[in-house]
Amino acid sequence: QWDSNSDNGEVIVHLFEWKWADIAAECENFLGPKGFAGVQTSPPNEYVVAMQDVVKRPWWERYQPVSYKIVSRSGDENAFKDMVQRCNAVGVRIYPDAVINHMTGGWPSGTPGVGGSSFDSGSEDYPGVPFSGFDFNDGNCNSGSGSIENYQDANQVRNCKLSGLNDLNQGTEYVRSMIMGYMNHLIDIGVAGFRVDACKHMWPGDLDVIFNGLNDLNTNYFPAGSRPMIFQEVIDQGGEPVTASQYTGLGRVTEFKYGLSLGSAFRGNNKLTYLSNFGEGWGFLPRAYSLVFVDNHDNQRGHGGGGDQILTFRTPRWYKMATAFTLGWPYGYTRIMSSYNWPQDIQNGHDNNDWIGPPHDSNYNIISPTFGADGACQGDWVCEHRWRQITNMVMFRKVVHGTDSNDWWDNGNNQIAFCRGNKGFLAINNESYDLKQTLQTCLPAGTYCDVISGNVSGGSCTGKSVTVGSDGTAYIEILTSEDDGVLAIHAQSKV
Ligand SMILES: O=C(NCCCOc1c(-c2ccc(O)c(O)c2)oc2cc(O)cc(O)c2c1=O)[C@@H]1CCCN1C(=O)/C=C/c1ccc(O)c(O)c1
Ligand SMILES: [Ca+2]
Repeated sequence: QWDSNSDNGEVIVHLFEWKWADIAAECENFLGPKGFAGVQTSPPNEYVVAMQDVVKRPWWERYQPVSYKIVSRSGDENAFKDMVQRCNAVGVRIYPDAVINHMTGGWPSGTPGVGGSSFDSGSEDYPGVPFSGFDFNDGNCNSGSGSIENYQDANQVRNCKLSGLNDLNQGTEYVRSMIMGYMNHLIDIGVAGFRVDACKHMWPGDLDVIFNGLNDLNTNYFPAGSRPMIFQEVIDQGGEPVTASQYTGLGRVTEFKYGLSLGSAFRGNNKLTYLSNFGEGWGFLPRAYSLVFVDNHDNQRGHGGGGDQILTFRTPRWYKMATAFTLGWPYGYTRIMSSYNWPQDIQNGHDNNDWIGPPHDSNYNIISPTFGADGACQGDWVCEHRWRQITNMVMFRKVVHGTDSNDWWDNGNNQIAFCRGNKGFLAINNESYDLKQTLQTCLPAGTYCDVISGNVSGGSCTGKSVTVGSDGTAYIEILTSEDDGVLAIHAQSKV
């Protein structure tokens, strides 16, 4: 269903490839206090150990299940349980990534699962579940190769192999029962819902049965009768028979058009003034059903949807502006990507290193993030969620929750500003010249700290401050010489 089961704001952070013990600590040390609603985790189930000559332990090995045992490079079931308990205790919900469309692709016999389970991809035998040849879609796929060849054929998209991965038949009682058993096991541990991978490749009718077969949430953490929040990955940029709106009746759906359009605007390929009706007015899903993000684990690598328009941590100034807009703007349930860095090797517009997995030691064990004195992550962990400009906008979104946008202003081009009720005000300058305007901030008179350029600390502002008059207006400056082209003040940044 569509509600997050979290009352700690409305921003989820995708701690991509983080270990369970590190997420537990992050909930207690950072996410709870900073107002994050929840964490999307990497898939907790067992997957293939992908070791080839060049491609070693790629991030996408976690999207080739071998069993539904809770064991992975992020930790075992006990570590997962500990994380769920500790995060729930500080109001931060857990949403695991459920990979239920398929099992592995073709691997040499003897290739192990990360938890030691054996399997045979050729005969579609997965004793760790167990699944056998009867549980796959081969008989239902009408393409020559058995893989999806034509995305214009909705049957192929659902019944054939996605890039060669053995395609489960969710139409049978047995497959449904194994999938529901796995997801109910996680619900009983205490998760608040799921990100469901590759929903585009499963029939809505089958997903409806599966999601309705899920238990209510664990009453140790949630009110009786609470339903798991579902957000479905459906990559829909238009032009295909399978559309996101076919899935909105089952739960929230990822709105891929959002990040694509926003990236294009902030890169200067569209005017920010057009963002005044960003959302349904642009043909996006109704806000009650949409899950929005600037980038995700797949398209930040240049494929999976959005290509070169997508903004990522590699374009930090635009990324912070687009994220500030996203967290300030009332449309959609918002998700922040938290990434790791990898050495890109762009050849002919394609990154040959787009497979590289998380920071690891010589035994391919994932290494834990470490934090500098300023709270930033060190080494190859990027931790966008810890960037002050992003962290503070998470609290902004929590403070303005329940208000709509009002008092939109723009200069006709790339300077915009808007209020959220009488609780918050955001201004953006994406011009090559300064913004110097007296604007309606809708806030009560007083002095407010700009939460982009600094924090509220001991009753004063470490960054810029704004003085709001009795008529709600204030003189707003965003100079091109400043680090960030954004200014944001809200009811709780008043001094
Ligand atoms: O070149 C690749 N894949 C073919 C092009 C991308 O197609 C994939 C899509 C995909 C792409 C575009 C679409 O419009 C679409 O409907 C599906 O979704 C996946 C979902 C999975 O759980 C596992 C996968 O291997 C894929 C996948 O290969 C590389 C090598 C294998 C994994 N992979 C990848 O690139 C892996 C990508 C990947 C993995 C997990 C995801 O959740 C995801 O969205 C993409
Ligand atoms: Ca399928």
